[in-house]
Amino acid sequence: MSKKRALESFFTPASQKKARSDRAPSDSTALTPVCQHTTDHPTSTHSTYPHPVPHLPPHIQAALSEIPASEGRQINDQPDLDLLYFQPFIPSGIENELFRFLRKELFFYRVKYKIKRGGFETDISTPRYTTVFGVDQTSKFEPSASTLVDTKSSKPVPPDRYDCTPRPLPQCLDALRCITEVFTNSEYNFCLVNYYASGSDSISYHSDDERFLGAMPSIASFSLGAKRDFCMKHKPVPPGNDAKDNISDKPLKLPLGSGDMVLMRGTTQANWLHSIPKRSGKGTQEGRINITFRKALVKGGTENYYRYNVGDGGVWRWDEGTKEMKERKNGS
Ligand SMILES: O=C(O)CCC(=O)C(=O)O
Ligand SMILES: [Fe+2]
Repeated sequence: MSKKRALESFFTPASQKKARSDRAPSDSTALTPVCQHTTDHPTSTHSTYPHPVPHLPPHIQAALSEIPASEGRQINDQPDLDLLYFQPFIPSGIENELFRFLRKELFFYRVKYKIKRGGFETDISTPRYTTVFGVDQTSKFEPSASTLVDTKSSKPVPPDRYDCTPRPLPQCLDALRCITEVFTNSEYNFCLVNYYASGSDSISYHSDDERFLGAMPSIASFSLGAKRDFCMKHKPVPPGNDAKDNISDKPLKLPLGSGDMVLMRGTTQANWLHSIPKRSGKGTQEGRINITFRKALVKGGTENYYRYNVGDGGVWRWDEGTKEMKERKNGS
């Protein structure tokens, strides 16, 4: 199916649609009923959500039909690097509203965990707010009831399959996932969201190269809100390896603005590291949301993502009065 047709179909009212597989580029193993939601249910709810999440306001949903707002620019002029950079992907004018909507309506976590470093246990506090939705491809959410079922047998997943409790994507994120699938020719079953409250929040150099994502994962990464530098450098190359001569010593720096999207694909994760370093300059102190869509193949991915993005601490929500995240008791 052409992208245009897929999108026309995407924006057709649910009542006029045929089966979902007619309009999506892939089966997409329906995470939630959300792609089929109509306006009669204005929120996404699920037993795992601390509170309902409103659907996208209709004018934001409508503006998504203009996606992508610009042509993607390929960046592949260094060894093993394969990026598609949309500057922007989300139409200007709507991206700020989408940022404020998601910051207000989603729930976040401040995850703490322990790692072993040099034989000692060290406490780590993730230096940003995080949240996650989705489940690996061995399971899927059954559309009407949002019950988790086994992908092959369609039978309910036994309660002991996961240590964590997978959550379906709310409509407001699933709408973006569906469109992103069309324009990146990839499928996604996970959505990770980071909120950087100020320039002091960060993510250090890492690669999303876990085996549960497969050999050459496509990861679509959206920026909303404050502009922040996205730095990339090649993983260390053993001395004597000829590839070293072609790799720049200077990190690649993409100044990600609100509405931009970077698609990292091919051999990128296997060979490159990326980070959002702390910043103190003007314009970097406002909040920033990052959304990544990924596809986890096996159960280990689900356990990993919930452990490091939800954890076992309290729920945080944006407080419009104080203009900061506030820890909520009992989902209030
Ligand atoms: O915030 C960003 O742009 C990058 C986030 C990231 O790399 C991650 O969540 O793995
Ligand atoms: Fe990453």
